[in-house]
Parts: sequence; structure tokens; C-alpha cells
Amino acid sequence: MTHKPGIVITGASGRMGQMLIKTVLDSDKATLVGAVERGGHDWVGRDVGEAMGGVPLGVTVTDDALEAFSKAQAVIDFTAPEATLEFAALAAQARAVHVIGTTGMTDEQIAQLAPAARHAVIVRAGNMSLGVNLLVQLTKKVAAALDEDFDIEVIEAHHHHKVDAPSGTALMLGEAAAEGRGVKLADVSDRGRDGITGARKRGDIGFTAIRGGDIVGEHDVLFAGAGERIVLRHMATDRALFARGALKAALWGQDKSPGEYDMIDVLGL
Ligand SMILES: NC(=O)C1=CN([C@@H]2O[C@H](COP(=O)(O)OP(=O)(O)OC[C@H]3O[C@@H](n4cnc5c(N)ncnc54)[C@H](OP(=O)(O)O)[C@@H]3O)[C@@H](O)[C@H]2O)C=CC1
Ligand SMILES: O=C(O)C1=N[C@H](C(=O)O)C[C@H](O)C1
Repeated sequence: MTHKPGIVITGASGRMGQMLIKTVLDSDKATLVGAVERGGHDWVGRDVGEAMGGVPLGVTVTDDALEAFSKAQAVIDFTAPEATLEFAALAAQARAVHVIGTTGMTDEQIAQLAPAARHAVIVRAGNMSLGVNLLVQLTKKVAAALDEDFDIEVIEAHHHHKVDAPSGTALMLGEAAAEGRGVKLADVSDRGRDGITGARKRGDIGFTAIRGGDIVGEHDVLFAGAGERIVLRHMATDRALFARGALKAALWGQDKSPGEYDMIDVLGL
């Protein structure tokens, strides 16, 4: 019988946490060995299956992340930036693959992952879906093919619970467009237009964020020229998409050397 990697899910009660637990349970390639929530959360100490409203699974939700990680081969983490930094240090200590879906991390926070990546595999992406990662590559290609006569705008829409903007995916797409153009996103990024903004600056990459209802995640990259527009679009209709990608990353990382990777590496795009 082949060994199935043991997976711990952090932020177990969250929208993605619960989706990830279901995805691991449905998989014949991995086993759920832990579920983590923060201290004081009312799920701590309960069976995770029962907490989710189903049958007992024999996995008790814990707030002791290190103890849970030390029994696992991978940690899948869709939580919040401060929590993810703590989990990175603990996953490295346990030598577990750390799959990070958390968005809204600052450049400084991302840089703080480097010490952990010296000891363990980290796979981090603002979007774990095949479609978006393909869109990233297409965006780079189209941006490289067109000059600054085409204005680039990234437009994203998400549910009303989302706390960060622009979305992690929008930033990935903006980075790809900037890379295609051979510029740094930080030098051309235009975020949060309001009031008398002045005319659009040639070469800028603009971002717009829509928040409403239960939109899972939609992203357009618009290339607007004189007399024509090109739109590259991805629409997610089911969070299971992200969870499947994250599990794929956790399995992919099992035989890799310590370091930082992304979904382009995992998917071989
Ligand atoms: N990369 C990708 O493909 C995707 C990324 N995401 C990202 O995943 C993240 C989570 O999204 P979502 O599931 O919708 O959010 P939720 O708010 O539903 O869930 C977040 C979970 O993380 C926990 N958490 C938050 N802060 C901490 C902390 N400091 N310590 C411990 N646990 C903490 C929350 O616990 P509590 O309830 O106690 O606060 C909750 O269980 C977001 O950053 C989102 O953008 C989402 C979808 C796809
Ligand atoms: O918060 C979400 O829900 C999502 N977040 C990710 C992002 O910030 O891009 C990915 C997906 O769009 C859903």
C-alpha cells in the first residue's frame, strides 16, 4: 500500500478551511490528520466533522498548531497574513510542506517567509486554480505583444466578506502584465481612483475592486486601445477549485527541496 501524506488544515472553520477539509476527505491520495483554529474559538476541542455539521471524523480541532503540524506531511493554510507568518515558522520546524493561499500579505510579510523556506517547501499563490494560472501566462504574453497604446486595467469582483483589495489574483495578473511590459508593477500601479484624478497616465496598470453578495471570484484583464479592446477573463463559480489546486500543491511538494514555489511550478505552466 502506498503512503498517503497526512494533511493539516488551518483556519478550519473558515470558508476555505471547510472546503479544504471536504476536498482532503474526498481524495484517495491524502489523509486528514489535523484541523487548527485559534485559541478561544468554539470549534477547539470538538470533532471537526461534527463541528461542520456532519459525522465524526476522529480529528479533534486544536489550537496547538505545532503539535498538529508535527504529525503531518503538509499544512494547507488559507487564513490571514499574521497567522500565516506564524504557521510558516511552525511548518518549517515540523519540516512539513506549507501551502499558502492567504492573500493580503505585504511585501515585508512575504520577505519574512524566507527563513522558513530554508528548511521546508513553501508553495504560495494568490490563486490556486489552473485557469487563473494559465491566465497569468496569457496576460504576460499579451502585455509583451502590445505597446503602451493599450491601457491595461485589472478588474476583480468578490463576495462581500472579502477583507483585502486588490485581490491576490488581481496582483498576480498586474505583476504578469508589468513583467510582460518589462516594467516594475510598483512604478506603474494605479489603485483607488477617486475625485479629480487627472487623465490616465500612459503605461499605468489600473486596478478596480468590486465587492458584493456571494461572488466567488472574477477577474478581467482589459487591454483598451484606440477602436478595440481585448479582455482576458476568468470566472470562478465554486471554491472547490481552489481547494483542489491547494491539495495538488501539497502532494507535489512532497519530494521537492526546501524553497519557495508557486502554482506555475506545480502546474508546470
Ligand atoms: N489562493 C487562493 O486560491 C485563494 C485564497 N483565498 C484567501 O484565503 C484566505 C481565507 O479566505 P476565507 O476562507 O474566505 O476567509 P474566512 O474568514 O472564511 O476564514 C479565515 C479563517 O482563518 C482564521 N484566522 C484568521 N486570522 C487568524 C489568526 N490570526 N490566527 C488563526 N486563525 C486565523 C479564521 O478564524 P476566525 O474565524 O477565528 O477569525 C478563519 O477560520 C483569504 O486571504 C483569501 O483571500 C481564498 C480563496 C482562494
Ligand atoms: O477571498 C477570496 O474569496 C478569494 N481570494 C483570492 C484572491 O484574493 O485573489 C482568490 C479567489 O479569487 C477568492
